[in-house]
Amino acid sequence: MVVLSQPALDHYSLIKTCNKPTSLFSGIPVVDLSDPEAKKHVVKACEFGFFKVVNRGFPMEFINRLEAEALRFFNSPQSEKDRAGPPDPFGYGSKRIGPNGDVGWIEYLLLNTNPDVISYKSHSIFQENPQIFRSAVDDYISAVRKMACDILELVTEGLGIEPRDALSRLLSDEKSDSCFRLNHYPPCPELQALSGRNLIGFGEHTDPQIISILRSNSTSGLQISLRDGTWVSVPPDPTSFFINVGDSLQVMSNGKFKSVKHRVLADHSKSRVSMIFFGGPPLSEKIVALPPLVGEGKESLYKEFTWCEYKKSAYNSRLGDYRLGLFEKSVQPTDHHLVKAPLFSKD
Ligand SMILES: C=C1C[C@]23C[C@@]1(O)CC[C@H]2[C@@]12CC[C@H](O)[C@@](C)(C(=O)O1)[C@H]2[C@@H]3C(=O)O
Ligand SMILES: O=C(O)CCC(=O)C(=O)O
Ligand SMILES: [Fe+2]
Repeated sequence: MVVLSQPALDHYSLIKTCNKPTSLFSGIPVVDLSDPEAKKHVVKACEFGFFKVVNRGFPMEFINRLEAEALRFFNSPQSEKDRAGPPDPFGYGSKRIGPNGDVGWIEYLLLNTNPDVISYKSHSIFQENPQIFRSAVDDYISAVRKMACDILELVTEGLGIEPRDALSRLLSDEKSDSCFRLNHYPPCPELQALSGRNLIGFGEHTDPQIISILRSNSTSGLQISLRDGTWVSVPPDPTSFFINVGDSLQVMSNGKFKSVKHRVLADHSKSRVSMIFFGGPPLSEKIVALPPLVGEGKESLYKEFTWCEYKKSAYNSRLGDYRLGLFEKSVQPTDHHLVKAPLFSKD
């Protein structure tokens, strides 16, 4: 990745933080997967929309092997990496995110992971790199998909919804449209001269799928937006995983669970490496609220759509767009929606 001069940096999405350094947030829900009460905690955590899971017993060897291979790839000559790009949407990408003009201080590999097509395995990157990279990706993806399914089963159990695979089947299905991303945010030394300003690595967005499982090295940078719009920094934890409720799960929970906006800021001295599994349903799957979450006589908050329709619409949008907006039902002027304004002020 080239080092950018000040004018070049100005060309990028530089954001101001009002000279208020974002504080490390200590309020992120933590779910201990070895706790017999985990299902109850997972439901609460999904209501918040972003949480950390610990004690999964995920082989550290899978993580270390994949991180080492990813770094070996990202540290290889630019011409070699470019042979695995541009992303269409899969493949190697640098600075450009998605097809609609978003940019960031990032390079990445985006791979699809449908269990039936295994098409990422035939991607040129795995032809030109030793077999060890491909097997590191395989091992990691199998284990992380299993974790995503187990978490979704805790969700259905915690909600008292039958069958318990009502959500997890969407990811274990051989047509599951999931994907996997390796992100590399190189350090940006110029940032030191830009006191009070931050460089966007990955712009603010929500993830469109059902669930995302993120693991990063110990470099901070990930931030989430709280309900009041404040951005807070997520303390990195390389031995744990962070879970994002995706837009699709927000819809399937009829708004009970929240798809939280997040972004990544670049660091001036340390590189950040993250690996994210995005668990998505088969393309033909209808994304509708689970009936027990709609409530007797109530309507779901969203129109009916398939994952294929939502995905298409997502890929026509910019990163920061509010994608679910197009699929919300317009508010009906029923009693239920009327704001009960007090007739008299108390003071
Ligand atoms: C700007 C874009 C990049 C993205 C596709 C999109 O048009 C809008 C959603 C973006 C996102 C965010 C979560 C994942 O990183 C991702 C792979 C996804 O499924 O949706 C990316 C897309 C991408 O990088 O291609
Ligand atoms: O790289 C990260 O830490 C998060 C990136 C992200 O949110 C994404 O790829 O969707
Ligand atoms: Fe994301």
